[in-house]
Amino acid sequence: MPIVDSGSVAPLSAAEKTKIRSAWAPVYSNYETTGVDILVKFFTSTPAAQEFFPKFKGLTTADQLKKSADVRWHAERIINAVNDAVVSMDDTEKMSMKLGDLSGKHAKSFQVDPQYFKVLAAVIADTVAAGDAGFEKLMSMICILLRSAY
Ligand code: HEM
Repeated sequence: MPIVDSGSVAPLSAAEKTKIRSAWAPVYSNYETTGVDILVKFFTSTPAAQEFFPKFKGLTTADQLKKSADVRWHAERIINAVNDAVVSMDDTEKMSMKLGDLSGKHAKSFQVDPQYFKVLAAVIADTVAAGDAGFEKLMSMICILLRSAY
């Protein structure tokens, strides 16, 4: 199922949530490595997205990206934002509030082109639970909410 960033998606079933939690747990417990791997994959496959990060200017190879403390710190923040969503799967109002705030920052402060949310979300889904429809649904929810302030 492709990840969408508009419209709405069906609520997650109890079985989907259980599967998401078990796929996410080992990734989150190893978030420093996984987070950097995700960002490196994202930037090397979509260099145009890296242009939105002044801090990452000049980091042109996977090796340079991997070694950057700024990339590590950013990876940690992204992984924690996804973790917040996983933790609040039973409280969608809380999920909407947190991601709504984050959307505002991306739209107004960082001025990021929102077409890339789906692209990063697909890299995350592929890394965490490739082919799992429930995880893709959660990433669609995140993308829809990240676009809400645009
Ligand atoms: C799953 C999608 C994404 C999540 C969960 C996410 C999460 C975050 C978080 C938690 C922050 C820190 C916010 C703060 O400072 O309070 C952030 C900052 C930022 N994000 Fe995202 N983000 C996503 C996608 C993207 C994409 C696709 C781009 C660009 C193409 C992007 C560009 C930025 C930029 C430029 C910043 C500011 C970096 C800085 O501190 O200099 N984000 N993001």
